Parts: sequence; C-alpha cells; structure tokens
Amino acid sequence: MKKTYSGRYFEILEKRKNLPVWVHKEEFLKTLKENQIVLLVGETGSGKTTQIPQFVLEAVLNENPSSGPKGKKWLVGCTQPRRVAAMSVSRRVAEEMDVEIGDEVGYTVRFEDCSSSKTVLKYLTDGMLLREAMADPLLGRYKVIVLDEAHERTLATDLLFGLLKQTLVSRPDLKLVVMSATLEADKFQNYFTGVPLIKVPGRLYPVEILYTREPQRDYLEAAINTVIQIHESEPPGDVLVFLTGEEEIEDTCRRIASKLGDQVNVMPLYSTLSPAMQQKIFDPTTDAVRKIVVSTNIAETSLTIDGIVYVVDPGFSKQKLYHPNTRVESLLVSPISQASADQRAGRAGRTQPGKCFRLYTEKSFKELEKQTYAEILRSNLANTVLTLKRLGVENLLHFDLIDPPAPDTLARALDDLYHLGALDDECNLTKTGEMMSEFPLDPQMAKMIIVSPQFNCSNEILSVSAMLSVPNCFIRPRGEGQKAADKAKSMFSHIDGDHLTLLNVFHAFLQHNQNQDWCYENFINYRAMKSAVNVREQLVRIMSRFQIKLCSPDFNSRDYYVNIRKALLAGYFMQVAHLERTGNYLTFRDKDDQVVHLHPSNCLEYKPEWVVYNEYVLTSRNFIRTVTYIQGEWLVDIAPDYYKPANFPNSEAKRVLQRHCKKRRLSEERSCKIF
Ligand SMILES: Nc1ncnc2c1ncn2[C@@H]1O[C@H](COP(=O)(O)OP(=O)(O)OP(=O)(O)O)[C@@H](O)[C@H]1O
Repeated sequence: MKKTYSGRYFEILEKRKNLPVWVHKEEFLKTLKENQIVLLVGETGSGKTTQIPQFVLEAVLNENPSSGPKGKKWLVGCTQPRRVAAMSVSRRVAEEMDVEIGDEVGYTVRFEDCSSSKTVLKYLTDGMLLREAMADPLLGRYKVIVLDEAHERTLATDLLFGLLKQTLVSRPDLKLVVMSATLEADKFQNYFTGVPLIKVPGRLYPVEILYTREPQRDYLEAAINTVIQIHESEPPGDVLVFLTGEEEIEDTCRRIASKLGDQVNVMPLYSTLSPAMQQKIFDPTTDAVRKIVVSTNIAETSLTIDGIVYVVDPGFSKQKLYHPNTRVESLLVSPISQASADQRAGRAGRTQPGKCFRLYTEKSFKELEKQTYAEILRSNLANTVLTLKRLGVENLLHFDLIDPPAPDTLARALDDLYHLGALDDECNLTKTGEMMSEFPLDPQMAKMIIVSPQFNCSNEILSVSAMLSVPNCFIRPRGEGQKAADKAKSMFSHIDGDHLTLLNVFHAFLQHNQNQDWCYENFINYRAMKSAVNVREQLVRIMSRFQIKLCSPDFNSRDYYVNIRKALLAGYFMQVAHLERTGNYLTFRDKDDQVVHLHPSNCLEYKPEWVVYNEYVLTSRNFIRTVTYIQGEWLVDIAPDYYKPANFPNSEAKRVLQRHCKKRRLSEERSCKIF
C-alpha cells in the first residue's frame, strides 16, 4: 500500500529539492551503480548528510525489493563522528521521510539504540559501526555504508577505512560512499586507488567571513565582546560561539547572561552535558529573544541549528595529545585547522544567509594547518589494538591505515594490553582480552569488571563503572549555590576516595527510588544518574553473556570497601601515584615519572601514601582526577609482574615497593615451611 504523506512532508520536500546535492542526484546514483566506492565532496550545508543516505536508500529499495539477509531488511548505514550529530540528523531525516524516529529511520550511539526491525536507514557513530563489525566482520546487514565527515579523521573512521577496504573484497555486493566537505581528495583517491570523485559545488545561502584587524590577546574576552556587539548592532538571528571546554563554556554563558539579561537565551553545549540538555539547543526561540549557543567543537560538523545566523570562531579547540613515553593522553587547547574553521563557518548560512566572525587575522588563518592531524596519530592505542585484534587483524603492522601510527605508540599499547592480560606472549588475544573487547569501555575498566568477582564485589564495581561512564553527577552552581552544593556533596563523601563517593551517590539514588526531587535537593544531576542506571543495566547484560558472577561483600564487614578498592586496582594498576616526601605525588610507571597533584574536586580528607586514579588532566598543572586510597603492598599482590622493582627507576616509591616485595617473599617462605 502506498503511503499518504503529510503536508509537512511536501513542504520540506520543496526545500530539499533546492539543496545543491539534488542537482547531482542522477550522476551520483549512476556512479554508485557502476562502482563499489564513491567519494563525494560538497560544501557545508549542500545536503550531504541528510540527502545522500536517502538517495542511496531509494536505490537500495528499488534494486532489492525482496528482503535482505536472513529475512531481515537491508540496511543503509551512515556514520557520524559525534553522537549529538547522529541523533539530531536522524531526527531531521525521519521528519523529512515523514516517519517516526526509531521506525524506518533510526540511530545507534553508545549506550543508546533507537532502531528497530523496521529500520532501513540508520545513523550511527563511527565507534558503533566498529562495534557491530566485531560481532559481524562482514557487516552482513548492510547494503551500503556511508562514512560521513571523513575529513575529521577520527580514530574510529580511520579504522573503518582499513576494515572496509578488506570487507569490500569479500563482499562485492557491499558499497561504500565516503563524504566530506573538505576532503583531502588526493589522499583518499590514492588510498582507494582511483575511485570516482563527485564534487558538489555551492551552498544554499552565503556566509560572509570577517577577520579581526589585529590578533587578539585574550580569545575569551574577544568572544564575549563580539557576542555583545552582535547583539547590539546586528539584525535578529541566533549566535553560535565556539569555545574549548566545559568550564570555560559555563563561565562564558554566565558572563553573557549577566551582561545581556533577559534579552538573550544563553545555552551551553558540550559532550558531557545530558542528551536532554543537548537537545535544548534545537528548541525554536521567540523573535524577541536571541538564542546564543556556546559550544565545544561537537557542534562543528553536521549540525543544523535552525535560526543560527552568526558564528563566532576564536580559532581554538581542545585536542587530544598522546606522549608514548609517559603514556599520558591529555587534552590541550590548540589552534584549529583551516578545515575546522570552514566547518565552523558552515554552521551559519544553513537556513538563511549568515556571517562568521573569526577572531583572528586573515594572515593567521592562512598560516593554520590545512587539515586536522589524524586522531590515530595523537592517541593512546590500547583500545584500538584490542578492537583490531577482535576484528581478526593478525599483523597490526600490515593493516592498511591511511596514516599508520608511530611504532612507539603501538608498542606501548601492546605492552599495556599484555600487562592487562588481554594479549599473550605471542600477541594473540586471550580469553580475557576477548571478553574485554566486548565491553564498550576502556581496557582497564573492562578488566576491572571482569576480575571483580574475585574480590566478591562485581555489583559495586559495576555501579562505579557506570558512574565513571556518565557526565559528572555533582552540580556545582557558581556564586550563591556553591556552598550549599559543596555541603550536599560532603554528605556523600567517602574519606578513602572519589570512586567510593560515586558509589555512595549511586546507592543513595536507588534508595530514594531514583527520585528527581531528591536529586534537585542534593545538587545531583538527575539525567546523569538515570544514564548511570541505564549503563549499568547494559553492562549487566554483557556480564551475563559471559556468565560473570554478580556478587557483593557483606556491607557490615570491615572488608567491604577494602575489596572494592582492591578490585579498582586490579584494573587500574597502571594508574597509580605515590606521595613523595616533597609532598608531591609522582605517577608510578616504568619509564618517566610525572609530578602530579590531586584534582581540587577530590574528597579525600588526607593525603594517602598511594592512590589509584581514573584520569590524568593537563591544565595549568598536572592533575589526577577521581582518586582513591590504596595500599602499597596490594600492588605487588595484585600485579606482581608489573610491579617488579627492577622495572622501575630509582625512587622513593621503588624502595617502598622493594620492602613490600621482601615482606611478601618472607611470608611466602613462612607459609611454605608450615606445609
Ligand atoms: N534540523 C533542520 N532544520 C532545518 N533545516 C535543516 C535541518 N537539518 C538540515 N536542514 C537543511 O538541510 C541543509 C543540508 O543539511 P546537511 O546536514 O545535509 O548538509 P551537509 O552538506 O551534510 O552539511 P555539513 O557538511 O555541514 O554536514 C541545511 O543547510 C539546512 O538548510
């Protein structure tokens, strides 16, 4: 039966037909029919992300009217580097196709699947497609895969390139479309040897680019002043400002709001914000109030925020950097690339003409790198190696990547996985490694969960892991509310560490029946808590697949928290710091030790000799965040191979460790004598 469409459908269809990609529809479909791989480069806003997958779907449905593999429907998949884009674009496409989201059009992002057996077009993060490939390396449900925003060169997209290059050989019926606004076409054509390239010039509305005459000393001040200037002297239209991180964004929102009051509606956007808050930026505003969205670069690609006329681009973003020697992966505020700057400008001019205010000179723009450096060259690769091993890649050095990572980085990753027991001496995936790869978590966390039954506390470790996987649950408003928030937090504080504090919050939330008012009264982020409950349920499902026992120590036993702390260490034993006599902590790794400080958010009432930490944060100082007290002798008990004193540089910590080892040896000898 033919579907009857709503009036809205025809209204949007008229607009869609004006998008530049529509002129190239026939050429694109013909090229796709004749080739297995097609590259498509089109300007921002030309209609790639929303239209091309629909064209592809039309062709797939026309050519394959009967059902796909195992009686299921064929799928067209379109990847996005960011979850907020995958979710919002799929909603838009569902609206364009006049269907409910989750039916014919759906999305899958980490910890959230909004697709069903009806789904034929699925937007998903590149990371999720990689996960699907682990379960089914031939991606049997897919007829066409569209890799969007390829220029971003995220780690997952780069791995998908390598993987799909192999898969396409085994599956001649599978097709691949690679899309971007600013693709290094030559590089990709070389990589995929001579595949056709379709160029879509033009955009729907023009964007005027303005540069400053002089370089700006303080980009934050400059950004705030520009927003005020726009508000005071430019015609109506919403504003999108790009900044680098959560704190900076919240602070800027507050400052803009205090200067412009009710005349504007200021909204933050960053990845750790709850999905509900993220969705708020798409709410239409009334004419009298200007919307000002202050965002990290998660709004840089694919997003259309209706009403945005002005973009303010200070030219910086936080970028991941990895030092294989110290094994520290950190985020540093760095200048963006020309490709990023173009993407940012492209957020304007989507539903009407726009203006982009670049807070740097034209000369500086020309001096920026052309493209952002591929993420694979700037990351800790432990997770990547685990993924590749799970995908059956035997020889990592022969896996065909566009930019192969530095050998040092690869060696470090192999080493870490070996210590975690994920790889054996021959670099093959162990049973533990296989299990670890099934958890959508970093390898240490996965290991911690897998071994937690040995410490009789898998229930607690799951709760801690869930809490570590969601946005910060503590709300700390600036100004008046800060003291009250700190007081509320202290009610949950556990003197031995932040992990245990998170566990207290999780338990309290359950005890109060997941009540939203309770969260509000206690300065707890309700959405984060609901997400944690949801994440935990998903982790439980993976646990039961592997028959990993769910168990808890007796809450009244003295060892309740000791067991949990030991289990934490069993996963994170490579993230330990020792308090030196100088009063500083020193990370304790087998090469370069680093002086670090406890992050001010910690809830320890004293400075323990040894701590295990979740995160290394590099800002004005080196901080370790989310820390818990552990005992030095546990290191030699829990990770004896890793903590051989001979492996470590001469230090105070080494001497302590030697003592523990000696004690352990003596007690072993003693127990030998008894028998
Ligand atoms: N949510 C929306 N509301 C209104 N119009 C929209 C929406 N999403 C998309 N559009 C319209 O469709 C156009 C094309 O969007 P699309 O995301 O497909 O472009 P694109 O070429 O992929 O851009 P980019 O390279 O920036 O991702 C937009 O410029 C806008 O006019």
